Amino acid sequence: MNTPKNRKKSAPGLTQPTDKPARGDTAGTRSLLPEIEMKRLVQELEVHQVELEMQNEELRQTQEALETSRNAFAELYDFAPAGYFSFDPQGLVRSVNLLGAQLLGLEREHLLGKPMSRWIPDADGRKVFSKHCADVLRREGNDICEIWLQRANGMKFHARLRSIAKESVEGTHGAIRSMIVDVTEEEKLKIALQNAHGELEQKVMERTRELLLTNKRLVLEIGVRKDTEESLRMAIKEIKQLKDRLQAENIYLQHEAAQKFNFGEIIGQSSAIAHVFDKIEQIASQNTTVLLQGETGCGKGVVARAIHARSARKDRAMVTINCTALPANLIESELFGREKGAFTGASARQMGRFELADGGTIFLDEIGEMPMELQCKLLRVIQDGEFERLGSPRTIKVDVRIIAASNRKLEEEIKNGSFREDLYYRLNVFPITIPPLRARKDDIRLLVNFFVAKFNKKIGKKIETIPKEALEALENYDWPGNVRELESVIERAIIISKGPSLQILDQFNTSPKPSETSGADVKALVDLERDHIIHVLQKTNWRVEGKNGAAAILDINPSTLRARMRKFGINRNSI
Ligand SMILES: Nc1ncnc2c1ncn2[C@@H]1O[C@H](COP(=O)(O)OP(=O)(O)OP(=O)(O)O)[C@@H](O)[C@H]1O
Repeated sequence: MNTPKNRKKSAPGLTQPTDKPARGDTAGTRSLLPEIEMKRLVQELEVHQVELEMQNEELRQTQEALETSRNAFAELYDFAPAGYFSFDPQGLVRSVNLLGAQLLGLEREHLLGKPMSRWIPDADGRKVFSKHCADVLRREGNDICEIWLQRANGMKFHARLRSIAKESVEGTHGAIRSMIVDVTEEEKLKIALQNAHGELEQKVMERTRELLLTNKRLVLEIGVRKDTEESLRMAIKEIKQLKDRLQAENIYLQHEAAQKFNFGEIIGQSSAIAHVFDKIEQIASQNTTVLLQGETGCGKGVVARAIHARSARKDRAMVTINCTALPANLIESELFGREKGAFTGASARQMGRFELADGGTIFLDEIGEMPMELQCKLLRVIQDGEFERLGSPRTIKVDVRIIAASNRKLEEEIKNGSFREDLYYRLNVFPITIPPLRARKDDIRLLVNFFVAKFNKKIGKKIETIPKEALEALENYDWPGNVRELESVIERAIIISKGPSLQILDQFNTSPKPSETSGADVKALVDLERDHIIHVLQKTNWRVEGKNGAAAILDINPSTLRARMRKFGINRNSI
C-alpha cells in the first residue's frame, strides 16, 4: 500500500506548480511568506488532497467488500440447517435466523424482543431454559439442553439447544447464542430404538426363562431316562438269565427227548432198542472190548460210534475196518502196517490201522470174515496190545479199545471151524445184540420221520406228510435189510415224490414172517442169501464186477460180494 510518505516521493508529477497565491490567503500572510514557499505549500496541499481521494476510494472498496461479505454471511446465517438465536440474559430474543423463525412458524420481526419462554409450552421446560441460560452465562461455555417448543400453529416439537455465551463488553451483560435443532424424529427413533431394545431384552429374558425351564425339564428327563436305562439294563439282565435258564431247560428237554426217542444218532423208542441204549450206557465209559451182533443194516455201526462217542476216547479217532471190504491179502497190512518192500507192490512204508487208532477205538466190522491166520494176530493185539508191522521185526505197542461186530452167529462159525474160539471169548466180553427192525416195529414210524427230515434237507425237498397207507405198508414189511433198507426206501421215495406228500413206489413183499427168536430161521435167511448170490452169479455167468456183473445186480460192492462168496464158500467149481 502506498503510504502518504511514499506517495509524496513517488508522485511528485501529480503536484501542479502554480504561481497563484492560495485562495483565502490574506494580503498579510502573502506578505509574510515568500512566494516560493507559498507555492511549495500549495503543492503539498494538492498532494494531500490526491492522497485523501485515494484513501477514500480504498475505503469505499473495503466497505463494498465488507457489504458483500456481510450479505454472504447473512445468507449463510439465514439458510443454515439449524435455527440460530441470540438471547439477552433475560431470555429475550435479540436476533434469529430465517430457519429459527421458521422452526417457530413466525416472521422474524414477531420474534425479536420477545421472551423465548413464550414458545415453551410447559412450566418445566421454561425452568430448564432459564437454568440453561444462567448456566451458559456463568460458565461462558458450551451447554446443551432439550425442551419442548410450540410453533405458532400450536404444534409441539422436541428441540435441542446448544448454546454458548457471548462475551460481555464493558457496561453490557453479555448474550447467549443458541443453535436450535428439531430432534423430534431423532427422539422418536431413539424411543423406538429404546422400545425395541426393551422388547428385545424382554424377549431375551422370556427366552432365557424358557431355556432354563427346558433345561430343568431336560435334566429331569435325563434323570428319568437314566432310571429307565437302569431298569432296562436290569430287565435285559433278567431276560438274559431267563434265556439262559430256558436254554438250559431246552437243552435239558432236548436231552430228555433224545433220551426218550433216540440215542445220539440212534433213533428208536421201542423197548428192544431201549435195552440196547442201556447196555451202551453201561459199557461206554469202560475200556472193555465189545462184541456187537445183529443182522446186516440193523445199526451195529451206529452203536459202535455211540459207544466211542460216550467214552473217554471220544476226542481220538474211531478207526473202522470192514473185514469184508478188504481183499484177504491186504487185511494184514491194513491192520498192522508194513515196511517198504514187505511184499511185492509195497513201495512205501505204511502205518497200520491199529497204530492210527492208538489212544482211540478200532471198530472191526464183519469180524466173522477175518481170515483164520489173522485171527491169531488179532488175539495177540487184544491180549497184549502188541504187533509187528509186515516186514519189520520191531514190536509196536498200542492202547486201543476194540469194538467188533458180526452179522453172523460166531458160535456157529466156531463150530464150522472158521472162527477161533479163544478170539471169540476175548471179543465176547460184553456182547450187545441189536434186534432186527422187524422186532422193533415201534421204531419204524420214528425212523421214517427221521429219514424224511434228513433227506428233505439233503435233497432240498419239502415232504410234509406221509400217507397212512404208506406208513402201514412200511410197518408191515419184514425189513430183511433192516434200517439200512428202510433208509434207502425213504431216500428213493423222497427223490421221486412230487409235492408235499411222500410217495413210495417200492412194492413190499409181506411173505410169511420168520420167527425173530428162532436160530433156525436166521440160518434159513442166510441160506436164502447164499442161494440168491449163487442164482445171480449163474445168471451173469460168474461175472462179479462190471456193469452187468452180479455185484451191480445185487447193488453191493464187488469186494463185499467176494467176501460173501468166501463166507458162504461159493465158487464156480464147487457149485
Ligand atoms: N437206530 C437207528 N437210527 C438211525 N439210523 C440208523 C439206526 N440204525 C441204523 N441206522 C442207519 O442205517 C444204516 C445202516 O446202519 P449200520 O451200518 O450201523 O448197520 P450195520 O448193522 O453195521 O450194517 P452191516 O452189518 O451191514 O455192517 C446207516 O446209515 C445207519 O445210520
